[in-house]
Amino acid sequence: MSTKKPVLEVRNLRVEFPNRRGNLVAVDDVSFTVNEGEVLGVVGESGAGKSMTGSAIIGLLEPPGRIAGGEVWLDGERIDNLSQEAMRKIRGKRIGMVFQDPLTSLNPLYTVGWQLIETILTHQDLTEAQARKHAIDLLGEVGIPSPEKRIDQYPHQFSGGMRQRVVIALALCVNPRMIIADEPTTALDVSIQAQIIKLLKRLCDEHGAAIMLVTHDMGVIAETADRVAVMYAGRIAEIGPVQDVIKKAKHPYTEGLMGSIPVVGHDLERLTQIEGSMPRLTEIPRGCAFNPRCPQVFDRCRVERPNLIDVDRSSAACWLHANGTSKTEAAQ
Ligand SMILES: Nc1ncnc2c1ncn2[C@@H]1O[C@H](COP(=O)(O)OP(=O)(O)OP(=O)(O)O)[C@@H](O)[C@H]1O
Repeated sequence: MSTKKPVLEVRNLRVEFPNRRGNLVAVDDVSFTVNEGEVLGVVGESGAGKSMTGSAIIGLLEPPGRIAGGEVWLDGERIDNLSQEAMRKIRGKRIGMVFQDPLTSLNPLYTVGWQLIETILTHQDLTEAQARKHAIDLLGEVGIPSPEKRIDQYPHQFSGGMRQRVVIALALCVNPRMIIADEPTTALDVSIQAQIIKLLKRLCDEHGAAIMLVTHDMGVIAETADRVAVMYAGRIAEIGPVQDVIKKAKHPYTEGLMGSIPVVGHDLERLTQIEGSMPRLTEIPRGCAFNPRCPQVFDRCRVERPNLIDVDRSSAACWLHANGTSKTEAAQ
């Protein structure tokens, strides 16, 4: 267990989408911490609420989506209630972002060097020559060959994998405390995926940054994460050290996901051995949202929703562990 300082703390986060019939709850009572130098993997099927959790943290929820409850803290400062302008500064400086499509982060009209140097100069008191040197060093650090030449090229002159490396350099150039990476390797070839993931992890270690890695790929989590949060229908079903979760899942949903651990690049959905599919937000069943698919369901699961309960070093929202300590009870 890490004794390092918490960088990101998410407490009881709730994200809603108001609609004519009421509110759809996309993220429901989600809490977790990511410590210095740590990678927290967030995994789950499509629609589980992974991306909405990430977007809420960085203040980029698309309206009408909104944070309807809970708190987000970065290095001990509450950030969920900041103005858009203040959040923009945090995104530029203290939280770096890496998305699935590198082209969403890169401007096709400018050279990668221009984009890196502009970002560096906005946040650091350097001369242009120093910023250029820093940009070249960073491109080298993320594995771009001949960075002193490639710095003057445009994004379209890079391959997909190389572009994602540039985005990582861009995310790191301001020395952020936190990187939020949402499916950063999904669009890439399998062999490139592993390289990018290893790179992210190494840089996180070296720069002392924390990473929240959103993916539907358990293989990526197994290779990269220190801890993993498994999401189901907007809630955390289980959270714990990655090896514990892989070797001895505490939630029947996680157990289903772990039926076979894929290698990097294989889709979780294809390997899932659980019958049925995740309910839509409009059709979340009473009790535990997983109960209609659960092989170990019993009466209580159909009527009462379980909160996270501590089990060994993990926590699971499952009545099978009803003799453990409920997180909610413990907090009271
Ligand atoms: N504009 C919207 N209005 C209503 N519901 C929405 C809207 N955008 C997203 N949602 C819902 O929010 C839920 C969570 O979506 P989210 O994108 O976070 O899932 P995810 O786990 O990241 O899935 P994926 O792996 O497919 O990205 C989904 O059920 C989705 O349908």
